[in-house]
Amino acid sequence: MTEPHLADDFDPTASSLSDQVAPEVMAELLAVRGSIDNIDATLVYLLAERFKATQRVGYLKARHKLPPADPDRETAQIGRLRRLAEEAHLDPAFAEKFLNFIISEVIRHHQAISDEHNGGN
Ligand SMILES: C=C(O[C@@H]1C=C(C(=O)O)C=C[C@H]1O)C(=O)O
Repeated sequence: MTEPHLADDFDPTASSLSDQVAPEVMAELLAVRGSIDNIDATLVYLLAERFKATQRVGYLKARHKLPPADPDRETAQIGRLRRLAEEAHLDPAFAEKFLNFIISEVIRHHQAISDEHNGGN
């Protein structure tokens, strides 16, 4: 099966560096970028799954009139991800910033779901 619509207008060779780089360097760059493309696609799918799960949490909280944020859960999860990041040689400060960015968006969604269901919370 061919990949539908997904990357129809994506040019994996797009680069502002083409006229500054020797062909063999460009070939290596494009090979590594192939991996980056796969990783980025995976990130999108992973984030989509995570937001699907957090949306379920949002409806559950709204139904039971619970607040959108759970600070103790956030602290536990951030600590865990910082430790995982260290093990994986990823900057833990970056891991924390990234998770906080996602969590703040989730809380915004939960507040919106709550407003929709209960007229605010
Ligand atoms: C998803 C939840 O809601 C919020 C978002 C969290 C997250 O995205 O990890 C964690 C805690 C909550 O502040 C939850 O309570 O589990």
